[in-house]
Amino acid sequence: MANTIVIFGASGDLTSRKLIPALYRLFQKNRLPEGSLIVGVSRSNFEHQQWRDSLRTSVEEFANDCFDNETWARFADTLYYLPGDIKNADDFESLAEFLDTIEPEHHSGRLYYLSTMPQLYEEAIKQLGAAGLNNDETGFRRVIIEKPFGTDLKSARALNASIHGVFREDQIYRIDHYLGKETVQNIFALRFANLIFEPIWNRRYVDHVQITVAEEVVIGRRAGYYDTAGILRDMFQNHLLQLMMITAMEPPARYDAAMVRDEKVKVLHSIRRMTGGDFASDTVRGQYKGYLKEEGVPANSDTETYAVLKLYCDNWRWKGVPFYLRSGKGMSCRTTQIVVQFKNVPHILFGEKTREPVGNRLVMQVQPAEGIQLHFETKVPDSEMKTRTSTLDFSFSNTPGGKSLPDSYQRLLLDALTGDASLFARSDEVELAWGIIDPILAAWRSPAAPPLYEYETGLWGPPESTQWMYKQDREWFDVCPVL
Ligand SMILES: NC(=O)C1=CN([C@@H]2O[C@H](COP(=O)(O)OP(=O)(O)OC[C@H]3O[C@@H](n4cnc5c(N)ncnc54)[C@H](OP(=O)(O)O)[C@@H]3O)[C@@H](O)[C@H]2O)C=CC1
Ligand SMILES: O=C1O[C@H](COP(=O)(O)O)[C@@H](O)[C@H](O)[C@H]1O
Repeated sequence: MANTIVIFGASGDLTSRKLIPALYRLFQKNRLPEGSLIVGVSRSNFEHQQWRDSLRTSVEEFANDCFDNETWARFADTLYYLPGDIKNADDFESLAEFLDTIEPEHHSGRLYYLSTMPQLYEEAIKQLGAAGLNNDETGFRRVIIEKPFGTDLKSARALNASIHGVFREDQIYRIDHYLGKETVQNIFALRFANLIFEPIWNRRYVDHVQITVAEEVVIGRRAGYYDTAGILRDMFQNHLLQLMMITAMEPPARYDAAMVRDEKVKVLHSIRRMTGGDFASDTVRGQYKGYLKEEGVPANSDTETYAVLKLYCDNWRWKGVPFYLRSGKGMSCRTTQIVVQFKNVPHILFGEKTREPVGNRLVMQVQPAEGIQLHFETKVPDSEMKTRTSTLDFSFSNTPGGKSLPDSYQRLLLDALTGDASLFARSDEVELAWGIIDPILAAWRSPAAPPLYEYETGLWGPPESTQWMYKQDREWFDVCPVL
């Protein structure tokens, strides 16, 4: 049955670059329920047609591989725009009336997307409640909330409390676009649709895990946001911890929102909180050279653009296995990858005694080279028993239908419309994640903060980070994917 998607922040960047192109693609694939409507709300004074025209340009640019005039014309007919200020109660009354006039009688529900500044989330929720727009007697009423969800544990708790005053938890969809990435979901398939990996997915066989989200880009014109956030808030509290949860979680009994999130939350509970000397020994901080010259960055800023956290899960499966979480801007290339490094064989039979096998390693490439590689030792042909590392390589682009993987927002919008919250963060998940990050942020802002290393852009972060790994007899998997 038809439904309505109301986007607050209709004139903004996310709406034009991601949300509308994703909705257009879903529409083109006939995945949106027949008769669905999209209503944009923001303060800018557009007419419906002006908004449609501005979005056409975005869709031509951001869905250029599938744009066609005929589909666009049909899609554009579903788009409406209503000028409105989130701070103005009357505008929510007008919205309620407007929705009643455009929606057909048998309408299944409404999805509100808060694609606006985080400072406005609470106000928007409050106003939705005051106008009765949360009332789900005649159809579902759900709300998608963009990141960042709070700036620390205290603010995240306050935000949760105020949203819960208006919407039930099952109506709330906190987005983390990494969970919408097809290759992140493929980790579930790899782990839980196969028998061969699970038996060795534990402390007996795994030496350590590296989770890297490297970005080639620098902060661009986002100093206003970025300099107050820094990389721990921007990337670790959400995306990196999500990747860690999916890698470390136990198999859920069923693949549904409650069970998947229960298992993820158990991982967060088991992550050892850093204290005392851990902040110096188990973290690395960096800032790229030139950051202080970026427009809008204070000359003395000590905001991190690179970080490493060494985390442990204190549970039976993972006790003693370090999870290295690393992210940086201005890195050598764009790559998101999870490397599960297995232990060495207990006794070396082949090759030079000094050369330990680099060992067995599973590399899950999340982006942009979406695929999985298994590294293992094979005999060097026509040698005495010498070995070298070979690779079994699976790439999504080589599989039927794998050429163009859907963008995260397609998947997440569709899931929210169908009421599947498995790939959205629950309130306890968000709060627990802040509970892990907050003490590190506090230590990094204290007089005893570990050093902030400068690094050249275009490399793999500070050289000190490489040395830090060597001291642990380990090595970063610094490999740019071949596209
Ligand atoms: N852009 C991106 O790639 C990503 C964005 N996000 C998150 O998504 C959210 C939106 O980001 P982005 O689109 O970049 O932000 P923009 O600054 O581009 O857009 C903000 C939107 O909010 C509207 N707005 C501002 N004040 C009000 C108000 N009082 N009442 C109604 N509307 C208002 C603005 O329109 P107007 O001025 O016309 O009112 C505009 O449409 C943020 O929370 C961001 O953190 C998350 C991941 C990626
Ligand atoms: O949430 C964010 O993610 C992007 C990286 O997302 P990706 O899908 O391109 O990997 C990051 O650049 C941005 O700083 C952060 O806010």
